Order: sequence, then C-alpha cells, then structure tokens
Amino acid sequence: MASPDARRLALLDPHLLGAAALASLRKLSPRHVAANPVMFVVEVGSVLTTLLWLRDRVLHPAGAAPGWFTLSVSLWLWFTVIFANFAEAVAEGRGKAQADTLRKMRRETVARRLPRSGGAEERVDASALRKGDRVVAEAGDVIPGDGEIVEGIASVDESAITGESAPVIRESGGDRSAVTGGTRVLSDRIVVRITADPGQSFLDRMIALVEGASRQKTPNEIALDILLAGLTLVFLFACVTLVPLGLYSRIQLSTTAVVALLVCLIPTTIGGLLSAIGIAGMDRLLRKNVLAMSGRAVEAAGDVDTLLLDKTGTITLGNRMATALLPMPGVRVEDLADAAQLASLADETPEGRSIVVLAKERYGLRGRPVHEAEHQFIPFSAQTRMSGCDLGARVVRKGAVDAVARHVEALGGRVPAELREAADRIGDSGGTPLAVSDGGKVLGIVHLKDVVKGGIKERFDRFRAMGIRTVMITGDNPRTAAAIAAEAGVDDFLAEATPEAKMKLIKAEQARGKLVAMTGDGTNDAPALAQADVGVAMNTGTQAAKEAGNMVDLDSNPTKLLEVVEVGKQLLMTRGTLTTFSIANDVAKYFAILPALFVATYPELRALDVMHLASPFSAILSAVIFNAIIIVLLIPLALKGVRYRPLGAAAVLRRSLLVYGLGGVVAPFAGIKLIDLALAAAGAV
Ligand SMILES: Nc1ncnc2c1ncn2[C@@H]1O[C@H](COP(=O)(O)OP(=O)(O)OP(=O)(O)O)[C@@H](O)[C@H]1O
Ligand SMILES: [K+]
Ligand SMILES: [Mg+2]
Repeated sequence: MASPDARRLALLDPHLLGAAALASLRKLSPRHVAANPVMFVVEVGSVLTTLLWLRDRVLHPAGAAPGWFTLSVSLWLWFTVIFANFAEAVAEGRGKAQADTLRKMRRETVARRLPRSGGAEERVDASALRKGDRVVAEAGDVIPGDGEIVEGIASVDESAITGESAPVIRESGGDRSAVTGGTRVLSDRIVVRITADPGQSFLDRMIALVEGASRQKTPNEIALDILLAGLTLVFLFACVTLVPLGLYSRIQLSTTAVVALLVCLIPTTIGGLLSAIGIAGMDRLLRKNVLAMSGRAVEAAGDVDTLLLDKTGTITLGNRMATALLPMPGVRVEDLADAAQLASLADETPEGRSIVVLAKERYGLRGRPVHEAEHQFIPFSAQTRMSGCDLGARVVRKGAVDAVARHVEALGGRVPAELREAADRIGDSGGTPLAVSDGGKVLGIVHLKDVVKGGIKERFDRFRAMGIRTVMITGDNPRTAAAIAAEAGVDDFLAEATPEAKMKLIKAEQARGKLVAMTGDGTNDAPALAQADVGVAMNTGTQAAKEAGNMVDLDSNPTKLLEVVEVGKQLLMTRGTLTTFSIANDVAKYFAILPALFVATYPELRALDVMHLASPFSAILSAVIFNAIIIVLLIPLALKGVRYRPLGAAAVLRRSLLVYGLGGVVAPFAGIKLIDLALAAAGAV
C-alpha cells in the first residue's frame, strides 16, 4: 500500500501465485495443519491412503482396491490440503508484498536530535531514538520517528503512508499534531517529541499487520471452527461405523473408499477457505486505507448499529478560526481584543493562535513581550472548557460561554443578558462562541467559524439506508451543535459533552445490546475510542487517539466508516454463504459415493443412484476431485468477498440461502457428473 503499484496488485498476480504455490507446500507441515481440524483430518487421510497404496504395491493382498484407484484418491486428497493452503497463502501473499514495500520506506534515516541537557543538535541514527527524545525536522528532512509536534507548523508529504500526494498541515497543539516516521517535511521547521521506541512505530505495526504476523483467530472464527470440528467428528463416527456394518453385510469396504467418503462429507470447502476469508477482509480494508488492528474489529464493523462522530475535525474541517469580536454593551472592542489576545498568547491550539492573529490584524495589537514571571498561563482543557492567563491579581479567561458565565459568577460578577443573545446568534449560524472575561466582568465574544466537510450529508443518508444511526458528539454548545447537526444531516447529537459523557453514551448504547462505532481525532476522544466496539482514529489525530482505537483511517475521512461497515458486512456474508455452500455441497457427494459403495451387493439401492456414474471407482474419485477443485474455484470469491447490497438482514439471509444453499446442492451433481464423463472419456476408469 505504500506505493500506488503495490496498491494496484491484481487479485491473482502471477508473481504472487508462484510464491503462494511454494508456501502451500511448506504449510503441509502437521504443525500448521493441526490448527485447522477439518484439514487435519484430510491430511491424515492423505497419509493413510498413501501408506495403503505402498502396502498394496509390496504385499499385493487379496481383495485390495486397484492400485491406480488408491493412488489417485491419495493424490487428490493431498491436493485438497494443498489447495486450502494455497488459498491462505494467496491471501497472505498480498499483504507480504505490501509489507516489503513498507519495509523499503523504513530505510535508515538520520535524526537531528536535541540533547536533553540543551545545546546544539546532534546527528544520530533514527534507530537510536527513544521515547521522549526531541528532534528537529526542516524542509526536505524525513521525519525520523513517530511523534507529536511540540513546536512549529509544517506541511508534510505523507504519501509514503497514505498514497495521497497532496501535502497536509501538521502543527503543534490541538488535534493535528501527530506525525509519522518515514514521512517528509516539505516546508518550514518543526520540533517533534518522539512517542515510540524502535520497533514499536506505526510503520512497524503496519508491517506486522499486513503480513498477518499479528493475526489471531476472531471469536466468530473460533466459534465456526468448533462447529466445523464437531461436524467432522460426527462424520468420522458415521464413516468408521460403516466398516462393521459392511462386514455384517459381507461387503469388504476398502479403507480408501471410506476415507474418500469421510473427506467428501466433512466441510472441507469452508474449512479450507476460512482463514483466507478473514485475511482478505483485513486486506480489503487496507486497500481503502484503513488499518485494522484486529480481525475482530472488522467483524464488529459488519454489525454496527450506532455511529458516534465528534464534530470538530471529523464532521467539520477542523480549523475553527476567529473571524469577529462582539463586545458587550459599554465595552470597547479594543479592550475585548486585548483581553482575548492576552488569554491566547500561550494557547497553542489553532483556535488560540487564530485569536492572536485576528487581534493583531484587525485591531493592530502587536504580540506583546511575555514576562514568564508575571504571567501564569492556564491551558485549555476539555474539563474546564476554558483557557487564559493570570497576571498577578488579574484573571483573564476565554472559553465556552456557559463555562465562562459560571466562572464570572463565582467571582461575584454579573453576566449580561446580551451575552446569551449574541452567543445564540453565533451558535445558530453553526459558529462557536467563545466568551472572554477579565476578572468578574464579561467583555464579549469571539466568533469562531468552522466549515462542514463537503458531501457529508449524502454519506450520512447511506448510513441511514444501512440502518445505522449517526450521532454527533461535541464539547460545543447545543445551539452550535444543532446547527451543524442539521447541516451535516446526522440523526442525533449530544452537546457540551465531556470525555466522560462520551464514554457514558457509548456504554449506555452497548448496555442496550448495540454495537457502537466511534470516529474521532482528539486526545479527549481517546477513552471513547477505546470503549467503542469499533474505534476509528483519524490519521491526522493525536497519538493518544490512534493508540486507543482499533482502526486508523489513513485518509482521515470520517465517513470512511461506510466502507469499513461494508467490508465488515461483506466479510460476515462471505463466511456465511460459503459455509452454507460447503455444507449443502455434501449432499450431492453423499449420493455419488454411497450407492457406489453398496449397489453391487444391494441392487435395491439403485434408486439412490441418481447420477449413473461410470463405475463405483469413478464415482468416488470424481467426488474427491470435485471436492478438491471447488476450493480453488472459490478462492477468488473468498478473496473478493460476495457483493454487498444495503438490504435488511432478513432479505440478505433469504437471498444467500437461496443462491448458495440451492447452488450448493445442485452444483456438485453437475460437477461430479462432468468429471466422471471426462474420466471415462480419457479411459481412466
Ligand atoms: N483553545 C480554547 N480555549 C478556550 N476554550 C476553548 C478552546 N478550544 C475550545 N474551547 C471551548 O471548549 C469547547 C469544547 O471544545 P473541544 O474542542 O474540547 O470540543 P470536543 O469535545 O473535542 O468536541 P468537538 O471537537 O467535536 O467539537 C468548545 O466548544 C469551546 O467553547
Ligand atoms: K467436503
Ligand atoms: Mg475535538
């Protein structure tokens, strides 16, 4: 995914196929196959029939099945295991190719480290960087490791990671401060505090992910595995008990025939494709530039009921800029500008910086010299929803209107009625009002403007069609929230939400049995991202958000969850339909093999011989061949996934049962008959 070439890997690239063929032989090792109970039984059958063939060649026992028959069955059983391994290897191979491209990016970079004791920067190897180190990166430099910008603003080329060539802005403070090692600074100069030790970086984790190195079976896969193992056990007993039954009826059942029957009856199709389906699901997400940290998250995405999105930076563009100052009656606008600037001098958030700029450009206030000793800066927090500074006894604050009103009243001041009116007007237009106070006096309001991202309404309509409820959560006031919610077309919103309130909302939904997805970017979103069943962090977001979520969207597109949900649903449907198909398939094989075993002794069984196959040997061999080939034929479907249509769950189930259930019953009759005809025509049977 690092380069457009890698991204455009064909589904069945010849290069990959060669490597996958080799890998599927390596995967014959019993240790690997043992993880898959169905295929383990097939491999045991392959070994057993091979030994039988060897024994017959040496000992020529009386009444043994013909050597060519035993050998053919044995070979096709080996092919069955190899084909299943091949499916998995092809699915993994696509990730491996991407990992190789990513590894090339991790080439050695030189870091310009600032010594902790101060002094001039030193050049060190990027691999020598540790958490907490501070490094400088200027135009042209490759950022040597993951980190958070602590100083400056820069445009960064992240195409190496995202494949997107447009440069992005990264800046200190606020929710766009995270940078990724391996990306390149295009302009300006930044100081970055490293947040990952060597081997733990985003790129390292991405490589491990795409390689499938960190892949674990999901709870659903384990449940299905148990079901398949159970079915295998049932058929194993059924087939083993056929032997004494046959002896009683004086039929000498050949072991090869019994093994063939067993393999045809156990769910080899889904058993062989199950892990490929899971790997391919994560891979499809990766192609959409979403990194899923676990297969479980992808599955959960397929069943999501409620989607929570934060407002600023997710639904809106995210740079709230100060555009106007509204003084309260009797306050000079210059005094308001002065206090607003004072309250923002040390505020590194985009909001804070834009206020300083506005005061300077519109009201001619030069940035004043800051005397650290006299100024005590109060940084913004999501709890207080205020920031500002204390100058000796003077207390200057700016922040959410209700927060500042409470603060002023606590100081014994009075809140003018005009404050609410002005704030409501700004809120109704979708802007964010920030009240400014000096001591117990409210001076006025700063109007922060933000813009709803384009095309977002249409996408929320699609969520609705899928039956997913969208809820916007924001720390902003209810008026602003309502205006933005209406413009963006979300179903519901929660305003003045603290990080705890976001958590509580998620937990309440989950308590009602709903699966919750959350997209966010800010540090204050991190707890909620961790609590949600699907937590999609924006790549532009803070390190904390990226670590808390179980997915990262490299494009930082809040509606990407649509695609994530589709991939999740596709994954669940693909697994469901192929399970249906696999089990339905067995019916036909039963009718092919059973008459073949007994019809010579019991002519009455001829009624069951619906297929009229050339001979009992041909019947058994044809069924085994079909059973192996169907795995290969279904690999493309397992990798691409069945097509997803936004229909209700019941309609989807009905359709899938009809197509794959009925198809699964009918297809093998035709397939086995064709193979039988071909074998007969070739004179093989
Ligand atoms: N730098 C700042 N100084 C003072 N107050 C601020 C600052 N930034 C935001 N606020 C106020 O705090 C409120 C909460 O802001 P915050 O960015 O935490 O919202 P949030 O919970 O992240 O939700 P969202 O990002 O979706 O709007 C804002 O609505 C605003 O009134
Ligand atoms: K089977
Ligand atoms: Mg936010």
